[in-house]
Amino acid sequence: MRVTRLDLRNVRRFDEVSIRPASGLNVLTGGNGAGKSSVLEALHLMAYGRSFRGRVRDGLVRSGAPALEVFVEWREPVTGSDGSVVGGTERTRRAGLRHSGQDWDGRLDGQSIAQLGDLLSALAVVTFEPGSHALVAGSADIRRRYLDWGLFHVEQAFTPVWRRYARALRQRNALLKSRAGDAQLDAWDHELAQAGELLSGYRETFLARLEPGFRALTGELAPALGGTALEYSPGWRKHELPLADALLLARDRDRLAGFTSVGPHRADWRVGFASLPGREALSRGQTKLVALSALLAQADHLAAVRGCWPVVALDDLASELDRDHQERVIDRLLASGAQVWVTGTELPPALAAGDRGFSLFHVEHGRIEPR
Ligand SMILES: Nc1ncnc2c1ncn2[C@@H]1O[C@H](COP(=O)(O)OP(=O)(O)OP(=O)(O)O)[C@@H](O)[C@H]1O
Repeated sequence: MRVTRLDLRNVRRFDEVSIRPASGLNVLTGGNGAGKSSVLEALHLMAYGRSFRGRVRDGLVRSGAPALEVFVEWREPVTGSDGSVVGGTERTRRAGLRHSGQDWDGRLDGQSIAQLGDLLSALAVVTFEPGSHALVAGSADIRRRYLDWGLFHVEQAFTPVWRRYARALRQRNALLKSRAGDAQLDAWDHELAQAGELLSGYRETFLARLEPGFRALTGELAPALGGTALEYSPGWRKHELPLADALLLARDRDRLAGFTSVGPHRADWRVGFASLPGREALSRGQTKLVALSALLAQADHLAAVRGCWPVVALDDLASELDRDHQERVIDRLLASGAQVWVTGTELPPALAAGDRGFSLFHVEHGRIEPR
């Protein structure tokens, strides 16, 4: 996927700007607070429905404006019904989103959309930014979201199962809070267990598919860590009992607590290291490299399944990675054919020297100028 045009209106400090990126490497430079990250946030918004720095209502809308607007146009290969790329042909796609923080209005390829998910499944963006270390060191919900986002893009049957599970969980929690009787809980336990087993299976298989790529990436970017593995924790003792039994066993405790204590909504995954006891032993830089490896493994997998790379956004790259790692990551991405967006207060050292081609944009005073 290659973005050919990105328009922002009322996004953070921007009144109205438009950028026409190149198909390969795009570098946005500018002083602190110029708005470089905001451009990547707008791109991220179109793929996740939120910024990597929070939800739209957490300050993404320009102060005093009623809503932000983002419009993105991109090229992608034409795929058949089975997802395979059809004879090297490409098509242009367009998506627009107006979001007030409460209400939204979206269009995809000229049509209004009923569900935000329809818009988000169209453009795929993988973002590495200063908060990305949380994928390794942060809370489990960040790691679950990572798996679910990847599955959402590569497995059509996943989203209905995810919705089924979320609905059954809401219902069960409401019944637990109202101290409902066993008969009512039985029905929702059944639904929760069915959807939960499916959901768990999707995630476990997906993580196993990511593992070889992840291991290769950590071997390349952080060889000192030794071999790595991805280990899934389903959210209940899955190797001992089915989810239906785990829910029944937990029922009395859950009634007292007023929420469901077992199931895929409590799942997590972790990285195992051959030469380290665990993630606590990682340096901050190593934590970032492991998180970056997980993000790139996901992008790699998505490219293999969908026939094209997601757009890759690297926010403040030079302050996140040393020069050697910047070079390795950029060279790897350019070799893959991905469109890459990089921001920095200055041209990253890896690009200032060397002969890598890139398009440069300068961000200043609420404007974006090609250089
Ligand atoms: N809701 C808002 N309304 C108006 N201005 C905002 C809003 N939110 C943030 N800003 C301003 O927009 C800019 C956002 O900058 P952004 O984080 O994109 O900058 P940056 O170029 O990435 O900076 P840095 O190099 O410091 O990370 C800042 O100047 C900030 O004060």
